[in-house]
Amino acid sequence: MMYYFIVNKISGNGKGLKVWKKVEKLLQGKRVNYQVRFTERPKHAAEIAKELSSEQCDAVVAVGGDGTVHDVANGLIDSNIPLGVIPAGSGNDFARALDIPMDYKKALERILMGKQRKIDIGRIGNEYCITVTGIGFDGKVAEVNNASKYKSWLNFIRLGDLSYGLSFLHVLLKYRPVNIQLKVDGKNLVFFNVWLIAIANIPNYGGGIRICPDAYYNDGLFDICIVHNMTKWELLRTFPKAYKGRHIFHPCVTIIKGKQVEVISELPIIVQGDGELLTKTPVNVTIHKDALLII
Ligand SMILES: Nc1ncnc2c1ncn2[C@@H]1O[C@H](COP(=O)(O)OP(=O)(O)OP(=O)(O)O)[C@@H](O)[C@H]1O
Repeated sequence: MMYYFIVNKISGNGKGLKVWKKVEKLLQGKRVNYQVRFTERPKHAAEIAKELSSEQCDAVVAVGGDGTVHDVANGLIDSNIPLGVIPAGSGNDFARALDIPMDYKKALERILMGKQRKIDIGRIGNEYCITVTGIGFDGKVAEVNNASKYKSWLNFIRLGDLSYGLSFLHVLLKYRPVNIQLKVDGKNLVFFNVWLIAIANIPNYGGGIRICPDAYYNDGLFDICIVHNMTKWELLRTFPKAYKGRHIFHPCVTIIKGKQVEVISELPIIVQGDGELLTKTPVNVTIHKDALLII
């Protein structure tokens, strides 16, 4: 067996490198065959993974957060090489949803056991998304959060989960809801004053916000959450409930399921996937069943 590790040293504000050093010791102790590459820029992990073939390695392991897993997954599509994850980001929503241990030792043990499962992924244009595609308010929050100074500071004092919440409040002050036309599996729907649309393959994003509590990674469907017609005050009151998925009982929250979602808005609005800024509306998001192997 040959394991190929792709490490984002700066994920989780430097956790990537720390975790990798410990993982490398374990690998050497266990005499596991491995190679390692470090990412040098955004999307570099996808370039590295794309060059690999199944003759060269039996599994690729991403050491980092959701952004790193996103990049590696995009490089592995169509390759048949399984993807392992050792969480080292700030949010680690993908690992949470797939019950991948947060502890590097346990995560590695599980990878070395070699049990594989297939998961669905979302496709937006030429890019694949493994967790949640967010349109509107949360895209803006991702933008502000990625650029924020407090993200690294909060990570440093081990309160990384709070960072998303702070960015949320920051955007809340300025954001204007928009009218949206949705086409879900060919059916037309219109929503007014939409704050956000989350198209989810797994329940959580933003570091544990259970935006679509019933989303499941291999049911061949997206769960789509639309937050519409809510006042700012109501949104603020409802937000904390989303950490437990209890926002879905609010009358201004609609959840639907579907395989293909088209989103059209009056003005172009921002779209994020796996916490990375992807594009602006209009977008077409489709589910690809069992398209990725996870080890
Ligand atoms: N050497 C590098 N320099 C700058 N950015 C990099 C480098 N390598 C990878 N990246 C980018 O860093 C970003 C953040 O990585 P990642 O999402 O894994 O960590 P995180 O943001 O701490 O965790 P999470 O997404 O789970 O909250 C990704 O967009 C990735 O493409």
